[in-house]
Amino acid sequence: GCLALGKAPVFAWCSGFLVGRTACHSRRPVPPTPPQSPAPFLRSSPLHFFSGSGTKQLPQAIIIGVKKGGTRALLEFLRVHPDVRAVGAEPHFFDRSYDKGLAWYRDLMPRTLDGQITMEKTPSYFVTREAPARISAMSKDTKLIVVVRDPVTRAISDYTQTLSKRPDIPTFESLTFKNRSTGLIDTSWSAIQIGIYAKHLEHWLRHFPIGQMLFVSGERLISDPAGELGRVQDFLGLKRIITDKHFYFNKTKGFPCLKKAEGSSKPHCLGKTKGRTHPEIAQEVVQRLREFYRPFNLKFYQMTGHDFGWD
Ligand SMILES: Nc1ncnc2c1ncn2[C@@H]1O[C@H](COP(=O)(O)OS(=O)(=O)O)[C@@H](OP(=O)(O)O)[C@H]1O
Repeated sequence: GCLALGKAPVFAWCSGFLVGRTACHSRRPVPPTPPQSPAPFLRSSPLHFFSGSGTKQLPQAIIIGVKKGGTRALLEFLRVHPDVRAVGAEPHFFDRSYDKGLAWYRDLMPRTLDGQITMEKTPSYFVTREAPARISAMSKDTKLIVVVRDPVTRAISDYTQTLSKRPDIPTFESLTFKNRSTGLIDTSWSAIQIGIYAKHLEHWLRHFPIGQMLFVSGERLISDPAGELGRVQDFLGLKRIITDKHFYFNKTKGFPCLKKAEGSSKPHCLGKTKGRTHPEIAQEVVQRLREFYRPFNLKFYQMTGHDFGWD
């Protein structure tokens, strides 16, 4: 993912100054983060005033998946909202760094003022067995967002990403099948496994009510970003500030882009690693995969009460 940094807290300093620290509610006690200690040359300069406003909070909402679903686009679009502050890089706390503890995790977060929501995205959480219990232990009120995409194109997208890093890997077809002639699919291949959404969701539903999860259509995030962002803002209890006026369709990129990026006045599309050209996959292989996913997709539609239209 990209390493964009958090918002400059410039717009918010006055309310932070007046309101003071945000209360930390319904969470396990974590020692408070001490105010930022500015570099010596900044002390007593006007910049000092700006640099330390707000406090770091554990995230109230997390984009937990899915890998290649459109998670970066969703987070970049949400950051346009003045009441959303997000970590740029993927923290991977609940899968890779859990032993570092919640204080470490919170220290990664940007400073926020009262009423602002702290967010992060790490798409691998959705398929991490320990993640639901761990996030629930942080706060059972955490709102969870999952960007889902047709599992077949998701698998091809995943493969395309690996291929871009390691051009010598076997073909998509040969990785898909355990046995090409019987058409037996290798469900242990992560590119296939991740797309069995219903199975992964079952684990989350042991720890969270379905109403605390929002499922965003990766396809609609491309065809109607403002519509999906409307649902997300409602879910997060935010005023609908991000609307169709914020987007334009960039024909060269082939994707919706922001007219103005967060903290800038210039148009902004996602980088080259988002929207890669996929290799051509034989139709029979795609068909076999569609068949494979169909029952899991139908189960997923049933569980979420939402037909994503992949079948
Ligand atoms: N607006 C916009 N611009 C560019 N790309 C967009 C956009 N909206 C969604 N997408 C789709 O996002 C896919 C990458 O998903 P993620 O960001 O979740 O990938 S990752 O898991 O963080 O690597 C990426 O997948 P690929 O097309 O396979 O590269 C895109 O299809």
